[in-house]
Amino acid sequence: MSSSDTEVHRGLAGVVADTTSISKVVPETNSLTYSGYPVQELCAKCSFEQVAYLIWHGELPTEDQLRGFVETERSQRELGSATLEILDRLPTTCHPMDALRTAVSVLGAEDETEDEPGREANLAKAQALYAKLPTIMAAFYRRRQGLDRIAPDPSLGFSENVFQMCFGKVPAPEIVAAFDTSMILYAEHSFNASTFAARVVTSTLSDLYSAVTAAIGALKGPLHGGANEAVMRMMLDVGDADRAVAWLDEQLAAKQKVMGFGHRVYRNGDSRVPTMKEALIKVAGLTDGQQWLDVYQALEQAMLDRKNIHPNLDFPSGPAYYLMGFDIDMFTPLFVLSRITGWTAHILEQQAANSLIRPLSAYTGPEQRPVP
Ligand SMILES: CC(=O)SCCNC(=O)CCNC(=O)[C@H](O)C(C)(C)COP(=O)(O)OP(=O)(O)OC[C@H]1O[C@@H](n2cnc3c(N)ncnc32)[C@H](O)[C@@H]1OP(=O)(O)O
Ligand SMILES: O=C([O-])CC(=O)C(=O)O
Repeated sequence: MSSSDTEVHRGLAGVVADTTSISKVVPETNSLTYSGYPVQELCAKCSFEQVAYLIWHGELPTEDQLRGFVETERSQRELGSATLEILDRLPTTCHPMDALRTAVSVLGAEDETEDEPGREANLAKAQALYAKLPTIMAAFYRRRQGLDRIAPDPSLGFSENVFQMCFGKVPAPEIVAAFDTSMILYAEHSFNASTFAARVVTSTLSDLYSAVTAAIGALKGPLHGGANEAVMRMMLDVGDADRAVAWLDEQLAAKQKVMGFGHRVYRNGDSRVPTMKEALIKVAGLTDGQQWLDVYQALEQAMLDRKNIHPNLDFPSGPAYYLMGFDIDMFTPLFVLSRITGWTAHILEQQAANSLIRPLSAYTGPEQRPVP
């Protein structure tokens, strides 16, 4: 679309919409930093809890700060009866992202201080969501399987507790570490579509729950977070590495997008992929997952050969979550458990220096005319 006298930026591509101090994506050097720290180093040296604290506070926690932060998270995991009842009434056929979106809406409706302004009040709401979202996800997951809910275990760390509530057991530490890596890598990525949706809602002075609900809706789509589910469905369809090239050629001939490839900002590969691929390799080694690693390598190479397009983070995350035992439609909800940190940090940043987000459009309809 273009207009004779207006430059149109479709999809806001290349538009710098505001400043942020939360993370920096530099496609030229293929780097991503959270408050200045490279994500690769954060994955090597920190837990997801430490990174969550960093995203909200701009600094890594001291030991005391971390202790307090972790205690708060562990003490807030339980759900109220209204949320549990509503989760129990949802059709089990609905996508788990619908369940998360609905539950966040219920938590907002239940919160009498929903509209309270100020950083402290909103940070507390953000941390409570970070603590409760895994419980919501696991409760819905178990219900769909016809299984009883497993209560959160306050003796377990964030990632261990996700496994415990879903499967009733915590896997090998290497698997938990790979999951933790995925949480760190998924936590924050500047003005991506779901974060921007949260900022748009916040910019009208609406409440944090409404902004998070919008963000969940935006993340669900397969061009964004929904791609990690689409990747695994695609890999199952390919089935065997030997079929990858022929399968890809068919997709490209049919002008189909290949899920888990390409990125709006990165042009030469996603900074997070090597770290997540390493985690996937570890998980595959521990779970008899060589078949999916082979499909991964074959598709990655074929896509480079055919289109020179690199994988994004959803490409290694999809098979990693699959090998960890999660149902495919739980993959984007897992993304939510992490991105709640980035979303809400942006909500707080938007609230602190607000300007209504309202771009212009170039009109292409009929000229003004009288109503007949
Ligand atoms: C965590 C995340 O959200 S990461 C993103 C997850 N999403 C996906 O993996 C979905 C698949 N990827 C895509 O659809 C795209 O790469 C997007 C949406 C992520 C980025 O898209 P944009 O920046 O708008 O680029 P656009 O879609 O215009 O692609 C540019 C060109 O590359 C091609 N291309 C980009 N990605 C892909 C892909 N995955 N498969 C096939 N072709 C692709 C397009 O067809 C287009 O080619 P053309 O110029 O010949 O028409
Ligand atoms: O930045 C984007 O457009 C999408 C993405 O990778 C993310 O949100 O993690």
